[in-house]
Amino acid sequence: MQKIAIMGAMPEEVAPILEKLGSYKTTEYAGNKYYEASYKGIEVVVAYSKIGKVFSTLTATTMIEHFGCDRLLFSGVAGAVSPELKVGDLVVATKLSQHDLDITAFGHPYGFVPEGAVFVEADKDMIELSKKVASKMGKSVKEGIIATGDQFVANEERKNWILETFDASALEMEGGSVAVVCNALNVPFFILRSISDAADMDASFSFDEFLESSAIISAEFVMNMVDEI
Ligand SMILES: CCCCCCN(CO)Cc1c[nH]c2c(N)ncnc12
Repeated sequence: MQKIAIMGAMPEEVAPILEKLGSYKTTEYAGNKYYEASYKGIEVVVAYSKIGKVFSTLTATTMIEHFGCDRLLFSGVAGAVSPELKVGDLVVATKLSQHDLDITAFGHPYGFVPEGAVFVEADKDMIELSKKVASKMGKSVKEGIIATGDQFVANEERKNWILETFDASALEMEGGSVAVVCNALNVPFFILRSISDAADMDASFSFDEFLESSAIISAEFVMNMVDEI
């Protein structure tokens, strides 16, 4: 019996999903709220982790280990790294890295620690499925690398360094840790982000302005993915 985790980092990112579900059971666990529902005959668990790699690690692990989810989809917003991406554009993660993980003093590459890997690859089947959903919706979706770090990036210099170092299309603060959790627990995962800003000096203003609308764009797409799974 499959059970799908639908995750975000912020209330605004899961609100459109909860609205679509209508009714759900709320469980408080480990400092977070988990919303369970049956959606078109599929068991789903929805939660927002709170911001950053630690909170998202806790929530992803809880959804899998405590609630028994066997698949995880993430919906949220991100800063654009690729210059072609504009506010509202969708990015599907092909693989994810942690741009602030740094033991380069020992000669290791950025984002690497022993017995780890710079990149964690997302589930190929769900990436394929996203192409079908995108064409059904008449939307173009960019597949690309997402770089994750515990910082809201609001300057060109850091953004360009992330582009050069990880060849990232977008950046955010949870996907890379969710990827490590799902990979370690052998749970297929799909990470979708809608652009809210350009990770430049205007990022915080753009984020405030477009969080809600971009979160809705991402949530609509993720729910269409769930319909097809
Ligand atoms: C109140 C502050 C909320 C910040 C949360 C931002 N999320 C984190 O996942 C996505 C995101 C959108 N734009 C970003 C940026 N420029 N840098 C990092 N992360 C992001």
